[in-house]
Amino acid sequence: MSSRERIEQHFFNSAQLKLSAMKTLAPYIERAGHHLLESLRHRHKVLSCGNGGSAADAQHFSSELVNRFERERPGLPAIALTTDSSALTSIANDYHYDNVFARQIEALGNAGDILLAISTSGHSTNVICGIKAAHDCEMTVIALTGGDGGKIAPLLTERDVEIRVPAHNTARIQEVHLLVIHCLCDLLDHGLYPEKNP
Ligand SMILES: O=C(CO)[C@@H](O)[C@H](O)[C@H](O)[C@H](O)COP(=O)(O)O
Ligand SMILES: [Zn+2]
Repeated sequence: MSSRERIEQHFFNSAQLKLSAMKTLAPYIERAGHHLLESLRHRHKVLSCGNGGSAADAQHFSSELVNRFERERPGLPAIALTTDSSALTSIANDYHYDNVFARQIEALGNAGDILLAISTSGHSTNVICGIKAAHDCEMTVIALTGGDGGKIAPLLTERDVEIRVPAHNTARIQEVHLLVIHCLCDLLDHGLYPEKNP
């Protein structure tokens, strides 16, 4: 396959997955949006975590809450647990890399807060430990996963929401995760500030 064909194949596969997953994922995204609205309306906050590309997604989401997405509105309380290098390195150094998110959740999480946990495989142990810590703090978990949901899927409770992208390629799953994140930001903009600009 030529480079041009490879590029076009990536575009085609990405677009095709987004369209084929739309109807399956929409109800789960809607439910996750309700949880976020409910939590933020009660002055709770959103913590987010993930590794690699999913760490970038966690930060992307929190920056769109703290700063803005598309509407002029007040900043919303969100913290990506992937950004404090002092906390991350000391937790990994003194305890274990598995604890880097859980420890921060123990320190920062309160009942009613939300954890956005992102893992394309559902197998990242630090994300799994983070979900357990969030449950211990009586937080609700919104999990962005892929494949068969990995070890994360069976951990989730009835109150949690799993948005599982029906694909097995990490990059393709990440591309849909970003679309889901933008849908959630849009639901927050419109749900919290419906009277502002259209
Ligand atoms: O961005 C990519 C691949 O597209 C990688 O950095 C990827 O995020 C990393 O390998 C992660 O460690 C994968 O973790 P997970 O999605 O399975 O939880
Ligand atoms: Zn990537």
